[in-house]
Amino acid sequence: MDGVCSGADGADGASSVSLELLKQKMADFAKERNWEQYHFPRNLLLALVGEVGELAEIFQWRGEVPKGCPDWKERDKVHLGEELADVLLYLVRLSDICGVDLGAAALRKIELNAIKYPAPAADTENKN
Ligand SMILES: Nc1ccn([C@H]2C[C@H](O)[C@@H](COP(=O)(O)OP(=O)(O)OP(=O)(O)O)O2)c(=O)n1
Repeated sequence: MDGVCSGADGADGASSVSLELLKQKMADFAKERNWEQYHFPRNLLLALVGEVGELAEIFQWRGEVPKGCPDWKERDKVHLGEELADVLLYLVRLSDICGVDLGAAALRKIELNAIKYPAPAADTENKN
Protein backbone atom coordinates (compact mmCIF):
# COMPACT_ATOMS: atom_id res chain seq x y z
CA MET A 1 0.00 0.00 0.00
CA ASP A 2 2.82 2.41 -0.76
CA GLY A 3 2.01 6.05 -1.33
CA VAL A 4 -1.62 6.18 -0.23
CA CYS A 5 -1.12 8.07 3.02
CA SER A 6 -0.61 11.82 3.23
CA GLY A 7 2.04 11.62 5.92
CA ALA A 8 4.24 9.25 7.87
CA ASP A 9 1.96 9.44 10.91
CA GLY A 10 -1.24 8.49 9.07
CA ALA A 11 -3.85 9.81 6.68
CA ASP A 12 -5.29 12.28 9.20
CA GLY A 13 -2.00 13.11 10.89
CA ALA A 14 -3.48 11.74 14.12
CA SER A 15 -0.71 11.14 16.64
CA SER A 16 -2.87 9.64 19.39
CA VAL A 17 -5.47 7.03 18.59
CA SER A 18 -6.92 4.37 20.86
CA LEU A 19 -6.38 0.67 20.42
CA GLU A 20 -10.14 0.35 20.85
CA LEU A 21 -10.76 2.51 17.76
CA LEU A 22 -8.28 0.49 15.69
CA LYS A 23 -9.89 -2.74 16.93
CA GLN A 24 -13.33 -1.54 15.88
CA LYS A 25 -12.13 -0.30 12.50
CA MET A 26 -10.42 -3.61 11.76
CA ALA A 27 -13.55 -5.51 12.80
CA ASP A 28 -15.68 -3.32 10.51
CA PHE A 29 -13.17 -3.67 7.67
CA ALA A 30 -13.28 -7.47 7.85
CA LYS A 31 -17.05 -7.63 8.23
CA GLU A 32 -17.78 -5.32 5.28
CA ARG A 33 -15.70 -7.58 3.00
CA ASN A 34 -16.90 -10.87 4.44
CA TRP A 35 -13.28 -11.51 5.44
CA GLU A 36 -14.10 -12.68 8.96
CA GLN A 37 -13.83 -16.19 7.51
CA TYR A 38 -10.09 -15.56 6.97
CA HIS A 39 -9.33 -13.66 10.16
CA PHE A 40 -8.43 -16.61 12.38
CA PRO A 41 -5.49 -16.56 14.78
CA ARG A 42 -3.02 -18.50 12.64
CA ASN A 43 -3.80 -16.55 9.46
CA LEU A 44 -3.48 -13.26 11.30
CA LEU A 45 -0.22 -14.32 12.91
CA LEU A 46 1.24 -15.23 9.52
CA ALA A 47 0.03 -11.94 8.05
CA LEU A 48 1.61 -10.11 10.99
CA VAL A 49 4.94 -11.87 10.52
CA GLY A 50 4.81 -11.06 6.79
CA GLU A 51 4.35 -7.38 7.55
CA VAL A 52 7.22 -7.47 10.06
CA GLY A 53 9.31 -8.84 7.19
CA GLU A 54 8.23 -5.93 4.96
CA LEU A 55 9.16 -3.54 7.77
CA ALA A 56 12.57 -5.18 8.12
CA GLU A 57 13.15 -4.82 4.37
CA ILE A 58 12.98 -1.04 4.71
CA PHE A 59 15.98 -1.10 7.06
CA GLN A 60 17.83 -3.90 5.32
CA TRP A 61 21.32 -2.95 4.06
CA ARG A 62 21.05 0.67 5.17
CA GLY A 63 23.42 0.31 8.11
CA GLU A 64 22.45 1.93 11.41
CA VAL A 65 19.85 4.69 11.08
CA PRO A 66 19.97 7.81 13.28
CA LYS A 67 16.97 8.43 15.53
CA GLY A 68 14.21 10.25 13.67
CA CYS A 69 15.49 8.97 10.31
CA PRO A 70 16.60 12.55 9.48
CA ASP A 71 18.14 11.79 6.09
CA TRP A 72 15.25 9.76 4.71
CA LYS A 73 13.19 10.95 1.77
CA GLU A 74 9.57 11.77 2.62
CA ARG A 75 8.48 8.90 0.39
CA ASP A 76 10.56 6.47 2.49
CA LYS A 77 9.10 7.77 5.75
CA VAL A 78 5.57 7.39 4.39
CA HIS A 79 6.42 3.83 3.43
CA LEU A 80 7.84 3.22 6.92
CA GLY A 81 4.60 4.50 8.47
CA GLU A 82 2.57 2.17 6.26
CA GLU A 83 4.52 -0.91 7.24
CA LEU A 84 4.48 0.02 10.95
CA ALA A 85 0.72 0.51 10.62
CA ASP A 86 0.25 -2.89 8.97
CA VAL A 87 2.12 -4.54 11.87
CA LEU A 88 0.04 -2.67 14.44
CA LEU A 89 -3.26 -3.37 12.69
CA TYR A 90 -2.63 -7.11 12.40
CA LEU A 91 -1.43 -7.19 16.03
CA VAL A 92 -4.60 -5.42 17.18
CA ARG A 93 -6.77 -7.75 15.09
CA LEU A 94 -4.91 -10.86 16.29
CA SER A 95 -5.34 -9.78 19.90
CA ASP A 96 -9.04 -9.14 19.38
CA ILE A 97 -9.65 -12.46 17.65
CA CYS A 98 -7.77 -14.24 20.47
CA GLY A 99 -9.87 -12.46 23.09
CA VAL A 100 -6.91 -10.59 24.57
CA ASP A 101 -7.24 -6.99 25.76
CA LEU A 102 -4.03 -5.72 24.17
CA GLY A 103 -3.93 -2.40 26.01
CA ALA A 104 -4.42 -4.02 29.40
CA ALA A 105 -1.90 -6.74 28.57
CA ALA A 106 0.68 -4.13 27.51
CA LEU A 107 0.23 -2.07 30.69
CA ARG A 108 0.52 -5.20 32.81
CA LYS A 109 3.67 -6.21 30.93
CA ILE A 110 5.25 -2.80 31.56
CA GLU A 111 4.60 -3.30 35.28
CA LEU A 112 6.15 -6.77 35.15
CA ASN A 113 9.14 -5.37 33.26
CA ALA A 114 9.68 -2.75 35.97
CA ILE A 115 9.71 -5.46 38.63
CA LYS A 116 12.09 -7.62 36.62
CA TYR A 117 14.37 -4.71 35.72
CA PRO A 118 14.22 -2.18 38.59
CA ALA A 119 15.45 1.32 37.83
CA PRO A 120 18.58 2.29 39.77
CA ALA A 121 17.96 4.46 42.83
CA ALA A 122 18.20 8.18 42.03
CA ASP A 123 21.36 8.75 44.10
CA THR A 124 23.27 5.92 42.43
CA GLU A 125 22.14 6.70 38.89
CA ASN A 126 24.99 7.42 36.43
CA LYS A 127 27.63 6.31 38.96
CA ASN A 128 29.79 3.43 37.81
N1 LIG B 1 -7.15 -10.43 4.54
C1 LIG B 1 -6.73 -9.20 4.81
C2 LIG B 1 -5.91 -8.51 3.92
C3 LIG B 1 -5.50 -7.23 4.24
N2 LIG B 1 -5.88 -6.67 5.40
C4 LIG B 1 -5.45 -5.33 5.76
C5 LIG B 1 -4.57 -5.28 7.00
C6 LIG B 1 -3.28 -4.63 6.55
O1 LIG B 1 -3.21 -3.29 7.09
C7 LIG B 1 -3.36 -4.54 5.05
C8 LIG B 1 -2.48 -5.52 4.38
O2 LIG B 1 -2.74 -5.48 2.98
P1 LIG B 1 -1.85 -6.27 1.93
O3 LIG B 1 -1.91 -7.72 2.21
O4 LIG B 1 -2.30 -5.80 0.58
O5 LIG B 1 -0.36 -5.84 2.28
P2 LIG B 1 0.39 -4.49 1.92
O6 LIG B 1 -0.52 -3.34 2.14
O7 LIG B 1 1.66 -4.53 2.72
O8 LIG B 1 0.68 -4.62 0.38
P3 LIG B 1 2.01 -5.13 -0.33
O9 LIG B 1 2.35 -6.44 0.35
O10 LIG B 1 1.62 -5.26 -1.76
O11 LIG B 1 3.05 -4.08 -0.05
O12 LIG B 1 -4.73 -4.77 4.70
C9 LIG B 1 -6.73 -7.36 6.24
O13 LIG B 1 -7.10 -6.84 7.29
N3 LIG B 1 -7.11 -8.62 5.94
